[in-house]
Amino acid sequence: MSQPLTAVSLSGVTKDFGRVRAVRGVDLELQQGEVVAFLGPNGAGKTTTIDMILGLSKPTSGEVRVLGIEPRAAIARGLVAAVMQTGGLLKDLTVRETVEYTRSLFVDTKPTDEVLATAGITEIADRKVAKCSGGEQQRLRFAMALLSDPALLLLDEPTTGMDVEGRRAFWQSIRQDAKKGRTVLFATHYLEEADQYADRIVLVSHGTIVADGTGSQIKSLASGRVVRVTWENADTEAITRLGGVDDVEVRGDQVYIHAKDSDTVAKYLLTQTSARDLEITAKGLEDAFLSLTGTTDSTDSTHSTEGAQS
Ligand SMILES: Nc1ncnc2c1ncn2[C@@H]1O[C@H](COP(=O)(O)OP(=O)(O)OP(=O)(O)O)[C@@H](O)[C@H]1O
Repeated sequence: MSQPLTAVSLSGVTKDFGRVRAVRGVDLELQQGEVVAFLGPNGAGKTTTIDMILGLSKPTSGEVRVLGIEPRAAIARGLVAAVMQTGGLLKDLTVRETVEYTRSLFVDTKPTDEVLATAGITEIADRKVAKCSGGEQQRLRFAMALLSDPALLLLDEPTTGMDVEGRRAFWQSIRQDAKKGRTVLFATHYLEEADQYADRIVLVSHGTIVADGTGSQIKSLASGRVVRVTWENADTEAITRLGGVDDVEVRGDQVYIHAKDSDTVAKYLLTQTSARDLEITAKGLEDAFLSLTGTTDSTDSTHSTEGAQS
């Protein structure tokens, strides 16, 4: 089989807004046909990164390439399309008129009926945009993005406002196109959505990538337990050397050890160290997300996410 082509490449990308560093040295490569979730909390830098891939803004430093060329050149060639959260719709046009109008701006496009069908909005084609629900408007944006049959599709929280059935149909259609080689990068806050629909999850927090792997790799970070002990002058290095330890956090005299094999950790702590008052709790997916994206209140912590790096 031939080597997959690189659809998106970011190297050493940073973006500053005045004194705010929104993106801090991101290196990322997406291969053609991958469906990748860009997962992170509010303000993580997802939209800023997508804007740079779309050529809407330039990195402060580093380089962005789309299918081997400058983002703006890739857009000009109709290779890239996006579904953003807001804007871009004229309320007085019908759904069909909106697609027809957008179509008139391109040289080579898919037929209107085909994109309406793929986006699941054939039945509301004659409805005015103003009368469409938020989820229906998102589907209309999706239909417009499909017109140029883009090699790369960028989606910023695409299913906002869609009901369960709408989401399912939307993702089914995305997955079908990915099989034909389309690369999809979507930003989301939802771990479940990322896990269910992406081949790969890139977890971002405070402008950096904190984990990058398949859903099951990311979930394996969450599959372990947390061992908490009271331990003055903790020797965290020794703990990190034990097998299966993902993360060690120190908060004053409390030490939290995130580990796959909590029995070994507990045995070691109680027999080889002065740690006491030991407690073991199971860690959920949501907890893993929060601890990896640094949205817990741990101020004095060390993180290690090597387990999820691909
Ligand atoms: N035009 C701007 N001027 C100043 N600061 C900005 C600008 N755009 C983004 N930021 C800041 O950059 C950081 C990253 O924002 P960004 O919108 O990329 O995050 P996000 O991950 O997309 O968040 P959300 O999930 O809320 O959409 C935030 O701290 C934000 O306040």
